[in-house]
Amino acid sequence: MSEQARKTAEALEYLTGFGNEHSSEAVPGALPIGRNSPQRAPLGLYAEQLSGSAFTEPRTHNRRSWLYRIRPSAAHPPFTRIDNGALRSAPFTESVADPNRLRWNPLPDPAPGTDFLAGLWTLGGNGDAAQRAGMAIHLYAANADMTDRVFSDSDGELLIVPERGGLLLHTELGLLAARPGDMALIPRGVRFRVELLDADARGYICENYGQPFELPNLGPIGANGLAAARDFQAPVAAYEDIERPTEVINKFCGNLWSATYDHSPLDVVAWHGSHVPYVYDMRRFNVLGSISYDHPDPSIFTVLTSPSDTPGLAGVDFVVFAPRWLVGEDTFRPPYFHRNVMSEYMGLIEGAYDAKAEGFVPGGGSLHNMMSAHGPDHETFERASAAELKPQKIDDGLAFMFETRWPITATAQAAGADHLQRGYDDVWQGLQRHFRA
Ligand SMILES: O=C(O)Cc1cc(O)ccc1O
Ligand SMILES: [Fe+2]
Repeated sequence: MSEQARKTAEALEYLTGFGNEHSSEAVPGALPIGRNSPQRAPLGLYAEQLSGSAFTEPRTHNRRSWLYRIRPSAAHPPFTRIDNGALRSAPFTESVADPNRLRWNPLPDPAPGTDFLAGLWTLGGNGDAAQRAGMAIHLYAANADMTDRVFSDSDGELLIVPERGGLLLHTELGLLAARPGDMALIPRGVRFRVELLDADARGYICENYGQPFELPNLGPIGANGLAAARDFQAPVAAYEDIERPTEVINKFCGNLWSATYDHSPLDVVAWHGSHVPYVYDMRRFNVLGSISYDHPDPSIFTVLTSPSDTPGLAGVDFVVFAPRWLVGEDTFRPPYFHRNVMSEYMGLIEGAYDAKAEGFVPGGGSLHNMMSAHGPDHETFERASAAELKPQKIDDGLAFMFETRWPITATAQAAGADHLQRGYDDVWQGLQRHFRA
């Protein structure tokens, strides 16, 4: 964490738009015009294509970026296995999937000197990283910058949700700042290192092994609403010209591998393409809801979705519960009691969540797996059943959900954690019978 990092973050410029074909050069003339791979790239740079989709995928799903860099990524010694720390990957076989409702307090504070990568701790997930299907949920807690080391994830893209402290993400394509209230996305394979903007940082990560996240279709909602494409911000090219040993750590099929380059691989002077990192301010989400009666399903709060091969059935959705008005008449307004074929992991960025009076805290999380019965806790049910139904602003919190088509298996460390709340079931105790025939 440095004053310099904070100043840099304040002054960042971005390119805007989701899924765009962007282009950017940190040095004028670095980007070839009219072709990707001239016989000699401008300024003595090396041209390199980074593909996020098969070459042959339809244009709507095709993703690649051309990078113009000081050294080609290929110039590196062999990668060797290093310890995975608290990172785990799918398939999750060390424990069994649990139908119980689970809830955790925040991670304990990490030891001094823990950077973003060392501070990753896997809660659980599903699918199979090597099959490029499913997802993992990681938490991070860090109090040090990543110096002379960068990370890349071959297994999937990383959707990062800061809960405490800002992050300055130095990526191959440039810099992004992500603070609580923002979400950032690092595409599969893009190298990055994390500098902290505050003394410590904490948050959530959805590692998506499947199809890259995209904006949901809007159907009858129309041409506008939910997250606007133009609010997604990609970096402008920025490069490091550092001739110093730099450790490149790669997550590959569930394991961490390391190779030491003799230079910083964040040396991309210009780039163009669609496989790009981005940041999105969740407070810009245009929340839609019922203006007559009933509590709509939370799919209307979908920011991004990773489709599966079945239309409408997401590998994973990223859903945000942002400030909004509730006006439903003759309506039980908080989330209803339900059992869902999809599996729901929820986290809280700030404040409170309208289905839980207490116990669901910022930095904590809950897991309501496939078909598990959940909904308002006892206190919330009693309060909302008796509340006067005047227009009500929910503006004291920001929660989110990773919702996935496959059950989530908690890791052994999550299932046995000291910060797992034993007795979570009790929040639904005391719900009286009111039936009178
Ligand atoms: O369980 C939850 O709190 C998430 C959720 C919210 C909502 O408004 C409706 C359904 C649902 O699963
Ligand atoms: Fe739910």
